[in-house]
Amino acid sequence: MSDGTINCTTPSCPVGEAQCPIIAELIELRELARTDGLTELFNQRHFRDALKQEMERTQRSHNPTSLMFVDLDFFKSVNDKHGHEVGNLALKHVAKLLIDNLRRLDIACRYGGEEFVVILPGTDLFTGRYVAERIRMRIQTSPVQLKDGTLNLTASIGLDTYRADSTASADDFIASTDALLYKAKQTGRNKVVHGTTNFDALAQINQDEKDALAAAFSLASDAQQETEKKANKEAKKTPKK
Ligand SMILES: Nc1nc2c(ncn2[C@@H]2O[C@H](COP(=O)(O)OP(=O)(O)OP(=O)(O)O)[C@@H](O)[C@H]2O)c(=O)[nH]1
Repeated sequence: MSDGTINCTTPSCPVGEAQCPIIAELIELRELARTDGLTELFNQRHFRDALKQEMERTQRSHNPTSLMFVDLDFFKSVNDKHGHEVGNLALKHVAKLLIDNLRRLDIACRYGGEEFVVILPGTDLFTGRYVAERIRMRIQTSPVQLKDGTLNLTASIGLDTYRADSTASADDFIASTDALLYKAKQTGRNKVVHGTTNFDALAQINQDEKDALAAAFSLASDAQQETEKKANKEAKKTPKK
């Protein structure tokens, strides 16, 4: 079983490989061991294995791997104000947004608590920024539907890219991306902070793609300004004590 496959070839197996209940149970257990029970995303254990695998792939193929840390802002106050059940609902909601807004080959995981990680195979920093900005915007503009209203969420995102010329270990890559998330938290939240731009990456996409990305960034920044304007208006309306 060392290569991950389960064989049931012993003659004593009464039901045969296809319907063996023990095999079915083993497969289910293996699935459970790498899945987060609440959100059904992959868990941290699977994340670490998958990240190492993608970094090895980068070394072989020279295709970069990007990594995003996505952490919900002020989540403690969601639990405090609405209760743990609503907090759980919000976590499931964000997990679904991640799945709905990523490619099938991207690997979305719950890292722990209100923190998610996404591995973006074959993705350079420039494209990673676009994906991260799209995820940030989706979270901001998709409130959780509650019985008695809606709940708005925002997230801070750290983004970094591993390239074939990098000597970082998986732990280094995780630490550098987490540090960028920390910077996003420290500098205002609801934003993407990324590693150093690799301008070579720009050569990998054509002008149409560059224009589409530029338009998406400008849209994101317009939406951000609009939200800030609304928040300022609300703040002005609230009488000072
Ligand atoms: N409902 C729910 N809450 C959780 C779960 N795991 C962690 N939390 C809560 O997430 C909150 C995280 O709080 P903090 O680490 O203070 O972070 P924060 O309030 O999001 O603040 P910033 O990250 O600095 O914006 C805590 O209140 C945890 O109890 C969970 O599985 N379900």
